[in-house]
Parts: sequence; structure tokens; C-alpha cells
Amino acid sequence: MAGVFSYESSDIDWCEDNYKYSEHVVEYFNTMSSFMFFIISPIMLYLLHPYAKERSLAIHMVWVMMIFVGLFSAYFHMTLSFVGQMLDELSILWVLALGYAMWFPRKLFPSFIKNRTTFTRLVLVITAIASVSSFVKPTANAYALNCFGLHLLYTLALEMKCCNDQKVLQLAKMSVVLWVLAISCWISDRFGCSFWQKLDFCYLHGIWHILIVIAVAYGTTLIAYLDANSEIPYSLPALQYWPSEKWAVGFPHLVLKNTTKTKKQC
Ligand SMILES: CCCCCCCC/C=C\CCCCCCCC(=O)N[C@@H](CO)[C@H](O)/C=C/CCCCCCCCCCCCC
Ligand SMILES: [Ca+2]
Ligand SMILES: [Zn+2]
Repeated sequence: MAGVFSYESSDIDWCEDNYKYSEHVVEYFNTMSSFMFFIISPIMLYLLHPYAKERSLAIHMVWVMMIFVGLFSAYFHMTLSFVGQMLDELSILWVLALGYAMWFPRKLFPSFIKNRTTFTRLVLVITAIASVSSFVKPTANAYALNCFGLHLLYTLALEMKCCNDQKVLQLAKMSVVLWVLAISCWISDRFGCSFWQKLDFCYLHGIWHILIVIAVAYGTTLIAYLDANSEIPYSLPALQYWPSEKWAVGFPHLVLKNTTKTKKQC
């Protein structure tokens, strides 16, 4: 039993050299880059608050869970233990489940689902079964999780079909570019390690951590905007960038121009 907690008990070992900078931390840069989740999550909780207050405070669970994803990711790379790996993967699975339960567009529900409550129950049941099944072949979990990234892109593409607002399209493009860069780092670290070792640059998994948390920040703002437009249209949602509209880089966020329940003026 103690074996599952022991250092390097996981089947996975990322490209970064083990114990290079510390005898207590197996993959130092991968561990440190996980702390990016602790920086971005509170910012996103703050930026999404006006929307969450209007829509449902449960929305905040996504970015609260992202703090745990960062924590478990740091623990995993610090120890490369089996428990660390499972905590890392299961926390990602549950944050995805929360996101789907709260944001998956109602018009794309399967026909036998009548409302969001039933959809949420279905998502929770499937996630509970997937959590148990994830112990059967732990090495396959990360690949399965990445498939959700693809499904999310497909769903966003369907949602964006009729959109011609330049600001929204720009945000969608940025989210996809960040995701593509992130997943390229993840894949390259997994399958191209010998090449990166020759270049003495084994930090791609850590870079993935940084890029994916920014991609999720952009992606969740876009999803929240689309959701606000269909679920609380009277709030007149609009996209803005923090800290300044004029900066080339910044955090996208939602502003609600109206928070009294009246009909949207066209
Ligand atoms: C309508 C649906 C809305 C869903 C919104 C969901 C929002 C949150 C989504 C994902 C959280 C991603 C967390 C990244 C975890 C990083 C930890 C990590 O690196 N773990 C690795 C081991 O250390 C592990 O191998 C990684 C496994 C792959 C995880 C893939 C997660 C899918 C990410 C999808 C993100 C899409 C971004 C949006 C772009 C438009
Ligand atoms: Ca390693
Ligand atoms: Zn990682």
C-alpha cells in the first residue's frame, strides 16, 4: 500500500531529468510550473465573479478545482508517485465534468435529455464510472483526457458557426492557438524526448502547464460569454481585456452591462 505513495511509483516519467536541481523534487521545472495554476485561478475567480453572481455561483467551482489541479500536478511531478498521477488525472477529469455540466449548450443535449439537471446527473454518473475505470489502465488516462480537448474544440466550432463579432472570433482564435501550442508541447515531450535531450532542453512539459492554464483561461471566458448570451441575454454580456483594453496581452473577461431582468433591446 505504501508503495503507491513512493517516489517514482508511477509508470509515467516525463522528459525532464529527475533530481537535477533537488534531491527531494523529482522534476523541478515541471513542479514549479504547476504553480502557474495558483496565479491564474484567483485572477479568473475575480474576473468571472460578476457573471457567476448573475448566472450561478456554482460556476466558481471550475476555477476553485483548477487550484486543486495545480496542487496535485505539483505533487505528482515532485514525487512521480502513482497516487500523484491519479490525483492529477482525476482532478482534471472532474474539472472537465463540472465544465460540461454547467456550460455544455442546451441545444446540443441528446434528445432524451430534457433539462440541465438531468444532464448534470448523467455527467456525474459517467464521471464516477470513468473515475473507477481510470485505475484499470492508468497510462491511457492522459490520452483519454486529451480527447476532451478535441471534443471541446468541436463543440466551440459548432457554437461559433453563426458568430460574426470580431472580438469573440479573436478570442476563439487565441484560445485555439494556445491550445494547439500547449498540446504540441505535451506530445513532443511524450514522444520526442530523445531529440530534446540532445538539445539539452527538456522543459516542454512545464511549458505545457503554463500554456494550458492560459488556454483554459481564454477558453472558459469564451464559453462563459456564449453561455451568458444564451442563458442570461438580458445582462448584455460583452468581452473586455484586463488590465487594459489597449495592451497587446491581457486577460479576457466578461462585463455585464445590465443586471436587471428586462428584455434585451435589439
Ligand atoms: C462545454 C464544456 C466546457 C468545459 C470547460 C472545461 C474547462 C477546464 C478544462 C481543462 C482543465 C485542464 C487542466 C490541465 C491540467 C494540467 C496538469 C497536467 O499537466 N497533467 C498531466 C500530467 O502532469 C497530464 O498528462 C495531462 C493530461 C491531459 C489533460 C488534458 C485536458 C484537456 C484540456 C482541454 C482544454 C481546452 C482549452 C480550450 C481551448 C479552446
Ligand atoms: Ca523525468
Ligand atoms: Zn504535468
